[in-house]
Amino acid sequence: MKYLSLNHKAPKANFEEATVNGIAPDKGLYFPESFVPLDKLMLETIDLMTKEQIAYEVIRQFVTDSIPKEELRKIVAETLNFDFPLIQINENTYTLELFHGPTMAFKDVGARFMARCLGYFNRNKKNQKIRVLVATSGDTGGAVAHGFLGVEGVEVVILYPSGKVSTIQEKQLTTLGKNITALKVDGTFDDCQAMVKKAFLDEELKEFNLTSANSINVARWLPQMFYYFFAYSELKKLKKKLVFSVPSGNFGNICAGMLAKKLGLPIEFFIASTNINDTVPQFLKTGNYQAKASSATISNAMDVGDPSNFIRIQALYNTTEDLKNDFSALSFTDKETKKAMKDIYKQSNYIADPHGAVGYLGWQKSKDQFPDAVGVFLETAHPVKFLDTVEETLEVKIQIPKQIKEVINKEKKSVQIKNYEQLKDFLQNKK
Ligand SMILES: Cc1ncc(COP(=O)(O)O)c(C=O)c1O
Ligand SMILES: N[C@@H](CCOP(=O)(O)O)C(=O)O
Repeated sequence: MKYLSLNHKAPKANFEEATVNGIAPDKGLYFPESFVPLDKLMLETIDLMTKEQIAYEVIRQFVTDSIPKEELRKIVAETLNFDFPLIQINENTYTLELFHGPTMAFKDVGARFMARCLGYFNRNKKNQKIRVLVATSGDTGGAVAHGFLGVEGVEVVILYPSGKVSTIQEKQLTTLGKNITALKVDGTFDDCQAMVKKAFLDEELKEFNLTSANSINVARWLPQMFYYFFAYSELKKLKKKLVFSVPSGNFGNICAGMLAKKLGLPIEFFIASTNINDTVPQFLKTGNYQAKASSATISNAMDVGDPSNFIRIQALYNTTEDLKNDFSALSFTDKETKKAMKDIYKQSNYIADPHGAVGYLGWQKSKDQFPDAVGVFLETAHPVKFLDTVEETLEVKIQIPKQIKEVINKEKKSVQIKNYEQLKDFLQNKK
């Protein structure tokens, strides 16, 4: 399979080139040129397959000859060595927990997959160093730091907005050392993301072999398709339609789900549930895409004012009217989010984190339109990552899992930067 640039002014790339470049030379996001729907028999028998078999079948056409089959199977198996439990909340509502990986957020899957692919591409290039630049509003940074820790020939630089990530998220991305450096930026997530994108296109930084580990990179984005297949394989027996409500910020996760539908996965509808950073809900209302400065919320990892992946969602559909047949976007306040956390806890004793609670709200508000469906909201991070908010809202005490205990008392190390020039200086002097 080849990838084209959504700006349509760059040469096509194979999986290895798209992964190593991160973004196309014309600043466009890479996007599969074409894809083949999955075998119907596979979808009919998916409940008999292991999660590794499912993931391999789903991803293989996107990787094709860049990685040999056996190597790809190994990468998939190592990526997925934790659970993805589906929990019933009420009669027609389920949540898929995506937080059982090493950093307790759904980003672990994409980060681990991409780290292994880059490790494979780099293994015979003894003297070549790749620098992975990543912007985070909270979770990507920790997952990428963990996924790439100690990967030969790869250095990781993480940009995060000062004061706008949770205490535990900050620990996860600033305490690992070795080949990981954290830069604390005076600004928002969108400022971090804009700086990272600018660096990729800066001719004077070409010699540093920069790539991205945000969802703009296809190797980080595509494995997020797996979640939707895992949920389907468990819920297939109910013989009901499936609606997903996806807590959304940069819109990579929901876009991966929508690609899964295009591959043949029978999903009825997608709800993008956002906090008050409502660029996409507003676009669907007005037809006008107006990126705006992000506002801080209790679901901080979704504080994104200019979501990178919305352009990929648009690329999957001919018109906005077509898109609206499969997709809606709804925005919720922090007050509504806290109330949802309480409602979920009251009805099922389930402790949802603020991001999952936004997902729940999207389904609650839409479910009457889908009387024959079950709704799945994705639980994208463990509640412990937002300890203060969750304990205060629900008046509960959360057990600290071992993944968090490992970092909680470590010393934070980061370098403060204010603007793009300081980022560039940092990268040039790191040589
Ligand atoms: C916990 C959590 N939920 C939801 C999101 C939003 O996901 P996406 O950016 O793929 O829309 C993120 C970050 O991306 C996150 O860390
Ligand atoms: N919510 C993310 C923001 C970046 O998203 P990505 O999927 O494009 O890496 C975060 O937690 O950092």
